[in-house]
Amino acid sequence: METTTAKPYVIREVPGKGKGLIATTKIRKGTRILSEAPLFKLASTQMPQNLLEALILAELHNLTKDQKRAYVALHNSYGQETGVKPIVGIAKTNVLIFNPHKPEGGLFLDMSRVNHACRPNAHYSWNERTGRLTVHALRDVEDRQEITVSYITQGKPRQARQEFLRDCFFFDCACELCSLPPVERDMSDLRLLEVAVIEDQLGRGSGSFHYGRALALLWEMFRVLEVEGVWDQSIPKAYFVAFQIACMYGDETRARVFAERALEARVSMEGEDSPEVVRLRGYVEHPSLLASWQLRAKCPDGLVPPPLMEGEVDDWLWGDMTPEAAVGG
Ligand SMILES: C[S@@+](CC[C@H](N)C(=O)[O-])C[C@H]1O[C@@H](n2cnc3c(N)ncnc32)[C@H](O)[C@@H]1O
Repeated sequence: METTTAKPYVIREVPGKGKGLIATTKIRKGTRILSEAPLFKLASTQMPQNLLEALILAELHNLTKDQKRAYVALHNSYGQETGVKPIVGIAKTNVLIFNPHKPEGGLFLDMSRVNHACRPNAHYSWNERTGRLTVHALRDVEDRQEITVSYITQGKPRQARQEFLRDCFFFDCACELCSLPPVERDMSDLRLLEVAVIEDQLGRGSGSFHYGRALALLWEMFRVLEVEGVWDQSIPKAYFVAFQIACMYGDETRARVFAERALEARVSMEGEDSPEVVRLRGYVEHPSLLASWQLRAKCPDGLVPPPLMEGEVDDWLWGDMTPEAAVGG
């Protein structure tokens, strides 16, 4: 992984979006663009305004003059009509939740300036071990191109994305994906819906599928994600699901390959020091550490894809995938 020493970006006005991060050099896929400690942490931003205000004031009290100035200069999505005081509105706009399952978050000065795109070129994650937030390039970012992340954790069709961004962030997204011509936009929506349907089927039906059918669904999902041009955390997540399914059937060889692919993608999105990377590395070495290891009986003969043939990893990995296999079962 490449790590830059000087910041490879500047903070500048971006037409229609307020300020944003603009690359000052070409940034290669997988590069750590930013590593930032929070200015302060908050247990939650969902509490009565007077309580939240008191917590913010206590945190601001510990900061330098420059840091206080930088805080009050941040974007505030809560206009006067909302009745939310600016000092509170700034926290509500910019505090980033560390983990979707807990309300705790942090205020980051540079990260607060990163704008959203529905097909972003960067990915952010909170690293609990280092106490820092990192941003990595998901693809090559050209000099003077804007660096964007997704504010949405799961791929959704355009209308659902727009509604979410309007409700939670008070803006109408005009990113490249949302601005596609109607026909291309509809095709993209169909692909994203197909991925959601497969994820749902895999989530609900993993106990009732035979192994070949589950692999066929996964194969179809990766194919659709590739056509859609998705390279974000849905890729390592999908490989991890594939790993779990292979583990359920005690297919150690395939499980290891899926874990390796999940690991490789996570490293490029979060770096070697990510706790998730450390966890995945453990599974690559010992797939049988997974709780669901061989949870189910082995697949009946004829339903397990064939063993590995040298030099044909992809063919072997997915077995003999046909469109019939993906829809049948
Ligand atoms: C966390 S701030 C990002 C930085 C902000 N642009 C600034 O000037 O500090 C989030 C706000 O940025 C703007 N923004 C982010 N992504 C956008 C997008 N794709 N289209 C339009 N506005 C966007 C919206 O006003 C949103 O409420």
